[in-house]
Amino acid sequence: MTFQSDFSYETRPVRVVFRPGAAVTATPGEAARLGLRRLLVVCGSRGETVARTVADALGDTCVGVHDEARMHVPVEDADRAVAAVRAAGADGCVAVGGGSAIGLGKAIALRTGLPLIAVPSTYSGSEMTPVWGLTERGAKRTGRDPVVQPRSVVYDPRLTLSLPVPLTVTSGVNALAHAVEALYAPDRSPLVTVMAEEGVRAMAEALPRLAADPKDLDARSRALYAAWLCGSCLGSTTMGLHHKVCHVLGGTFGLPHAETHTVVLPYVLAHNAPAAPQALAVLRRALGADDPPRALWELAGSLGAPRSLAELGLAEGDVTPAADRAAGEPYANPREVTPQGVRGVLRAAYEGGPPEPGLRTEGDHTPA
Ligand SMILES: NC(=O)c1ccc[n+]([C@@H]2O[C@H](COP(=O)([O-])OP(=O)(O)OC[C@H]3O[C@@H](n4cnc5c(N)ncnc54)[C@H](O)[C@@H]3O)[C@@H](O)[C@H]2O)c1
Ligand SMILES: O=C(O)CCC(=O)CC(=O)O
Repeated sequence: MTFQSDFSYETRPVRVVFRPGAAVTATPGEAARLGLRRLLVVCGSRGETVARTVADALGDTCVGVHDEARMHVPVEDADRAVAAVRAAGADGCVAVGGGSAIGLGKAIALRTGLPLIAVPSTYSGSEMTPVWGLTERGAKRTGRDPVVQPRSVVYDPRLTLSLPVPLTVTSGVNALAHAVEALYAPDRSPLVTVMAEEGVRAMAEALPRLAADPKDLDARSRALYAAWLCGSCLGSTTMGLHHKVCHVLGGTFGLPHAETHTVVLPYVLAHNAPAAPQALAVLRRALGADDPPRALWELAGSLGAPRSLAELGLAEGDVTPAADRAAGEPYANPREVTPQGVRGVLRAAYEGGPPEPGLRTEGDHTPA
């Protein structure tokens, strides 16, 4: 494979602590390192019990628990969270939970500049990125700002033991999607390629073990390690067609985040494959499969994940509007983004059959 000899790579300051039990044993120390004395703990309503355990460990340095995180960070939720931070006189936040809790912590950081500590409980990878997302009037906006990148990330595999198998699988594929798109991103680099390959290999190995035994702490550790790597890939590169499609389906059509990633990924990869041979070569090695889109489709489906957008509740009549919306904004992708091309991808994802190599579409002249 040709060496990529033209790239730039930026290292952002983030401290990572990885240890079973670290949510309780390491978070207070991370806060102290950052000189924080008045922390607001942010979580979702279903993650409140775990978040309270972390809050208790923080003792007097915790000034409150805000449990209103929801998927895609509606802008009014961000407004309320910022008001809570100001009312409490907080000097920083600790987000405990999945991508939604971390997303709300990032929204606070974006508005206030306050430092964030992340204690992730899913495989979203958000903790390793400077990417924020906010949803307003049915549209999800995303952006990058170093201020939202958590300053410290506390990985505690024990926190993920309670993650139900369906979310384990779909969240794991959300992480895989970060690595897949990083492999063909215009700003990828050799280091990103190494992280993506290792992340895909580790996650693809861990997910079947977790479906068989969700309490396997070693497999939980491996999956969280993979999420770290895949999140780092997302943090260092520009997102392509896959992420854009998922943001439209989540932000405008209300589809669940990780499940949508799981359904869509094989079809976008099949579509982009002819224009991304190097990425495909890495994925073949990492997955040990000749046909990576098909292998991803089989992996998720064999572990019980949903296979079609129809199953996720997308109305058939929304396929074309969603595709046209996703195609309507310019963004980086190895293959030219056209309304016909995206409609072909979404039609296939709506139906949920095996992804066809190259996923050719009407009026499309890319060699398959
Ligand atoms: N900015 C980024 O870099 C980035 C990256 C990936 C995802 N995201 C965002 O993250 C959000 C999705 O995050 P998510 O997929 O982690 O879902 P989530 O945070 O919404 O969690 C999903 C559900 O699982 C529950 N849960 C979380 N951890 C659990 C655990 N260990 N045990 C039992 N239940 C648990 C939550 O309470 C929630 O009900 C979306 O808004 C997405 O846009 C952002
Ligand atoms: O924080 C967000 O909502 C935007 C980034 C994101 O969601 C990455 C993903 O699609 O997994």
